[in-house]
Amino acid sequence: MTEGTPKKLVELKDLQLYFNKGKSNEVRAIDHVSFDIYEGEVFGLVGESGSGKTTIGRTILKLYEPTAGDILFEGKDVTHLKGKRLSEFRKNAQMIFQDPQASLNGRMKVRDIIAEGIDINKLAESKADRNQKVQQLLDLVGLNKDHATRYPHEFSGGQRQRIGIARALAVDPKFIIADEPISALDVSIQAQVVNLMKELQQRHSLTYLFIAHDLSMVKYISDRIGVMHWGKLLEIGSADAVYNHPLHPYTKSLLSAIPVPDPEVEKARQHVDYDTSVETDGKKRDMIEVNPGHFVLATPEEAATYKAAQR
Ligand SMILES: Nc1ncnc2c1ncn2[C@@H]1O[C@H](COP(=O)(O)OP(=O)(O)OP(=O)(O)O)[C@@H](O)[C@H]1O
Repeated sequence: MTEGTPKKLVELKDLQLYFNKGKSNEVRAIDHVSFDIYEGEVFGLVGESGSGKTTIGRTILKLYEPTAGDILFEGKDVTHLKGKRLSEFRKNAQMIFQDPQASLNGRMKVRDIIAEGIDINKLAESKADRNQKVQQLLDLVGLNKDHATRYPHEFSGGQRQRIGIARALAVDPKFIIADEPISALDVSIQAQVVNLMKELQQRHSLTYLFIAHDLSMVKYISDRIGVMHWGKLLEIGSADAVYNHPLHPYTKSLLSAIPVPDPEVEKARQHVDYDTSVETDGKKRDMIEVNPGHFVLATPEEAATYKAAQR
């Protein structure tokens, strides 16, 4: 993260997204969520499947219209952008998807997949310029120029994700939402892709929203972490604070589920059960700053108890 006073790049203000609002099958996928993402940081968003992480990413990118609340990008309200302004915003905010197999058009050559954003935004002056830009992008993500004329199926999962990263970078964005970018990959190559993403983030002063359910990888790449459950943000803090000194019982439960590579420690590992009553008893809860920069969704009494129990 850059030195000095951090500047907010993305701000979510009391965001709500309810699917099938008012119907019997209503889902509160985003339920009054507020947080900021600072310029140059990696913000990790974790939580089990169905907690609302993807919906947050898609709502920021304006793929869903929020039910209520505001989204600011570089201080400007982008909640209801349309037309040309929306296209400009989408150039600055790109997405890397979970499954590179599904997100790359199998009938297109790698060159054309990567150049899609270049073409839409008319960023190349000529065909030669377009080809050169594609080659630079391939080089940037550790692929070579011969790959430009091949098709996605000719690549391994890790290489395909590199193509996805090159495609996102092609329009020179400021902000990238990476939605579970490594969970479809072999464990042996997950670290390579995360390392590449980290290196690119630093080299190009990018800001990431890194979505995952695996807290261990998120801890490694993130500056700060937000923990989600049932559409609510339960805890937010530095990666170190959330990982090593968690406050919310849900975060503790999530952490206790991470396998430890040491067989002795793994044998002794105890799973912490989560009592959901701290979300369902109808009490009013707010985000309370328990330690500087470390917030938890709690009543004042719970916040005091969580603080006392902190390791
Ligand atoms: N298009 C939709 N219509 C109705 N409900 C939806 C839709 N998309 C998501 N949901 C519901 O919204 C909730 C949040 O889903 P979301 O995909 O955001 O969670 P997630 O944390 O990203 O999960 P995963 O890790 O499985 O992707 C879930 O209950 C899901 O079933």
